[in-house]
Amino acid sequence: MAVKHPLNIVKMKKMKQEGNALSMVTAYDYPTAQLAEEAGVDMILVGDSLGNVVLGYDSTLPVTIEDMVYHTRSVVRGAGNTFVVADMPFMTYHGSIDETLRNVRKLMQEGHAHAVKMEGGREICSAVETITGAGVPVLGHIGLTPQSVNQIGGYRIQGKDEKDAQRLLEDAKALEQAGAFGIVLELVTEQVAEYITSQLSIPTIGIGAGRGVDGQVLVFHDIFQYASPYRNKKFVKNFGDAGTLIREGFVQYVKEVKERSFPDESHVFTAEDQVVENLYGRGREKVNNA
Ligand SMILES: Nc1nc(=O)c2c([nH]1)NC[C@@H]1CN(c3ccc(C(=O)N[C@@H](CCC(=O)O)C(=O)O)cc3)CN21
Ligand SMILES: CC(C)C(=O)C(=O)O
Ligand SMILES: [Mg+2]
Repeated sequence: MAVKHPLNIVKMKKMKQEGNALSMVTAYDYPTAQLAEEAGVDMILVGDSLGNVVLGYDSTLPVTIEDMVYHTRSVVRGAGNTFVVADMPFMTYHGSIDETLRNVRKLMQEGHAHAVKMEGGREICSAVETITGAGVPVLGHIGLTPQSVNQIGGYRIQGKDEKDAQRLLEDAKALEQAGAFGIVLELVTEQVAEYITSQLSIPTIGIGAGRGVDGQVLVFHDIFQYASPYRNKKFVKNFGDAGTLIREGFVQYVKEVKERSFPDESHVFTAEDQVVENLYGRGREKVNNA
């Protein structure tokens, strides 16, 4: 697949140096990807949050590599000129390095992603080194890592105490060292996220991590209030209300079908008069002959 996206990981680093913010949003399908690209977003994330917002699971854990390939392909078809990152799903990068590489290969060769994202700190750094060594850009993801929700015991803010802040900093540095081109900081206190950002040469992309990071990422369904359980969380800002728009539209559609006000004259196709006459004429004859 030809590389047509205007942004690459070298330019992203330059954007950090020059203080230009990176905008990233999730998309899971062709039409959403098209709209995001038209709007000029820098990067699209095909997040495993698709488990929550598209597939109806209550966490990201059931999402499979096949789900990710399927959705990533459709996103790349819609946004052929945008840098697309695909999430590595739960348990697809913690076994043997062979298995990890097989899953990365699927996202790149079958999903047509330009990069992969992986949750975790120092414990995934040897995999990050191998993957980047194979020519695949890796986006790190620390702070709240939703794939570990059963260990964390909930979707909690990270980096609240000094020990936790130190842990996040060391993880961030290790990921940079391992070759990650950037790091997502999720639900991290603003000051800790800002400090980590200042200690790295690669960009940080925040979600609920405040104003001191190099870029922002949010979930499509959250920012447009599109049937997402997390649309009203503190870290989210709504940029439109697709939920209300679509719900009210559905109600109106049902109403008009029931009361037969849709379709009206403007939606129908009309046959030639002669055709209608003959049709109804013959119909009458048949009835008479019977
Ligand atoms: N639609 C969607 N948006 C997301 O941002 C998102 C997903 N799905 N799925 C995976 C994770 C889960 N995320 C979540 C889920 C819940 C909270 C939450 O309840 N946060 C509390 C703060 C909790 C605390 O005080 O420690 C909040 O009120 O914001 C945060 C992030 C972020 N990710
Ligand atoms: C919330 C973002 C960072 C993510 O990982 C996802 O959408 O799956
Ligand atoms: Mg994710």
